Amino acid sequence: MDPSDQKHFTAVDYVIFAALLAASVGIGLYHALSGGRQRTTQEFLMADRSMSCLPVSLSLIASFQSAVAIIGVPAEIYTHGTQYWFIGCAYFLGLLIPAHVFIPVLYKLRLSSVYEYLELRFSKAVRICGTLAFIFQTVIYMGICVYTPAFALNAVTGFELWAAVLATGLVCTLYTTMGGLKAVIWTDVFQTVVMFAGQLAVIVVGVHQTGGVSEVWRKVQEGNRLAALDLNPDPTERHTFWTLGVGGVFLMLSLYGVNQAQVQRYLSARTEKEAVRSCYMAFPSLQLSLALGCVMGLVMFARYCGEDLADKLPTSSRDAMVLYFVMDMLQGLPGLPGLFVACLFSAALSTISSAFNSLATVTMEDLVKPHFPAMTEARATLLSKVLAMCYGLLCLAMAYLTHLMDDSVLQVALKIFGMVGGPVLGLFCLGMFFPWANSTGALAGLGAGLALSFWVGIGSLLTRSAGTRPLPPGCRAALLSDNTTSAIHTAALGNFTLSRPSGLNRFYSLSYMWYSAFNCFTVILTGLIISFLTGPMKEEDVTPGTIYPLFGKLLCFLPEHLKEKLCCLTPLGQPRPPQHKEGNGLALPQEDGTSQEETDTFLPEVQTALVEHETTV
Ligand SMILES: O=C(O)CCCC[C@@H]1SC[C@@H]2NC(=O)N[C@@H]21
Ligand code: NA
Repeated sequence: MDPSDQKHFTAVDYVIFAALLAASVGIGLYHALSGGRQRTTQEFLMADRSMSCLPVSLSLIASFQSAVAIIGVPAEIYTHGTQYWFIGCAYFLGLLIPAHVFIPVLYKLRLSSVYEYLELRFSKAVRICGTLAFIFQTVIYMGICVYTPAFALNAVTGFELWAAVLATGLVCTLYTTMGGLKAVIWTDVFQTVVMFAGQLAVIVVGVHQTGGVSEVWRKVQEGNRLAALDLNPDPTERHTFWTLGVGGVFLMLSLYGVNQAQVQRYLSARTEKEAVRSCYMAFPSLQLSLALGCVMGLVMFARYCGEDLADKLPTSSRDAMVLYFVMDMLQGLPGLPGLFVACLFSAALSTISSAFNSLATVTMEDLVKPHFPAMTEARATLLSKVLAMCYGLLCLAMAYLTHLMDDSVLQVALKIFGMVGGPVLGLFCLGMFFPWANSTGALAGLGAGLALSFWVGIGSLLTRSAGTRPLPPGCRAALLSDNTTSAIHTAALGNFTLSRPSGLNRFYSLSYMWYSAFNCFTVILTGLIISFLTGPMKEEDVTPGTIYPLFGKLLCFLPEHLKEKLCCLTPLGQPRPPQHKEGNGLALPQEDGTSQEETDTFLPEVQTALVEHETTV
C-alpha cells in the first residue's frame, strides 16, 4: 500500500476515541463507588436482580453485536450480496422462544449460572460439561472480538496493532472488574448508542459521496447484489432462506436462549415480566443493527463495485476493506473517523465485558463455590474480580491466535457458535422438553454432538469446501467502459456453476448456518436413545420446575385424560400430586401446591433440594 493511500487520524479523532474509553471507565467507576459498592456477588454478578427492561434489552444487543458484525456484515454484503439479510427472519422465533420457553423456566429457578439448571435437571457432571463448553466457546469468541478492531485499524491506518488490543483489553478488564454486571449493562447501553451513531454517519456520508440514494440503488442493482428469496433446499448451499431463516433460529436460540451472557441479563431483571419485555424490546434494535450493517455493505459496493482494491490494501481480506471504505468516506471530516473507531471499539468492549463477566460468574458458581461452600462473601467477590482479570489476559492471548485464521471474522464467529453453542442448546432442549432424558443420556448426547460438530467443522476447514464463491465484481458502468471487461465477466459468470461435492465432502460442505440446528438435534436424538437404553427417568423423579411441557402446549387440543396418559404433558406450574421421594433424589413435593406461575420467587423445595444435594455430594 503506497503511503499516499495510508489514512491518518487527526487529533480530534484521537480525542473522540479516548473520550469513549474514558466514558466507559467512568461508568464502571461510578458503579464501583455507588449502590452496594459491589461488595456481594449478588450485586457484582447479578446487579442485585434490580434491572429494568430498557437497559437489559440494549445490553442484550450489545453482547452479541461486536466489531465482528460491524465489519463482517458489510464485508459479507459487499462480497456475496444481501442474502445474509434474511437472517432477520430468524429474529422472530429467535426471540419469541427465549421469551416464552426458556425465560419462564430459568427465571423461576432464580439461578446465577444457567448451568445450575443442568445439575437440577440431570447431574453435577452434566453441569460441569456445560460450563466447560461455554468457557471454551466464549474464550475463543473473545479472542476474535478483541483482535478484529485492532487488526482492521492496523491494516488501514497503521494504528499500532498491539497497542489497540492492549487498550481494549485493559480498559475493559478495568471497568468490568470494578463495576460488575451493573457497569457492564450501563456501558453496553452507552456503547450501543455509539455503535448506531458511527454506522449511521458512515452510511450518510457514503451515500452522499457516491452520488445519492438513486445512484447507489442503480449501481447495487447492476452489480446484482440485491439477493432474491433463495428457496434452494440444498443444505450445502452457504446462504439461502432456509440456512439463514431456519438454521439462524437455532443460532439465535443458542445465544439468546441458553447462553450465560444473555441469561444472566434476563435473571438480572426485576421481574420475569421485565425479562420477557426486554426480549421483545431487543427485536427492533437487532433488526436496526442488521439493517445498518447491510446498508453499509451496499453503499460500499456502490462505491467500489466489488473490486478488491488489492493495489490499495496490504491484505485481500474484505474485512480490512470495510475500514478502508470508512476512512475513505470520512477522511477530511475531522472527528468522524474518530467516531467510527469509537463505534468499532464500543462494539468490541460491550461484547468482551459481557463475556468477562459471564465467564467470572460461571467459574464462581459452577466450578468454585460448589467446592468451597463456606467461602465468605468478601473472598468470593474478590475471587470473582481476580477471575475477570485473568480472563481478560487470556483473551489477549486468544487474540493472537485469531489472526492465524484467514476466513472472514463473521464466518469464524458464527462457526464457533454453531459448533459449541449448538450442542449446548441441544442439552437444554433435551432437559426441558423430554422428561425421560437422564444424565447418562445427556452426557452421551453432548459428547456425540461435540464430536460430530468438530468433525464437520474441522473437515470443512481442511477441505476448504468450495462453498459459495464471491459474486464477480463490477457495476455495469465499469463493464460498459470496456467490451473485453464485459466479455471476461460474462466468461467468469459462465463457468460460475459450483462443482457438486459428493460423499464425505458433501458432509463437510454443510452450510455453517446449519451447524447449530444439526448439532442440537444430534444431542437430542443421541440423548433420548441412550436414556431409553439406560432406563428413562420417571416424571416424578424430575426436579419440579425444570420441565417445559412442550408437547402439552403443542397438543393442547388433546383431551386432558389423554394428556395425563402421555405423562409429561402436565402444563407448566400445575400443582403436582404430593408424593415423597426418599434418598437424595431432587424430587420433593411442593408443600403449598401453589402453581409456579404465581411465585416469581425461588422454588423453596428446589432450594432445599440443591442444598441437600450438595451436602450429600
Ligand atoms: O457480532 C458478533 O460479535 C458476532 C456475530 C453476530 C452473532 C449473531 S448473528 C445473529 C445475531 N444478531 C446479532 O446481532 N448477533 C447475533
Ligand atoms: Na458488542
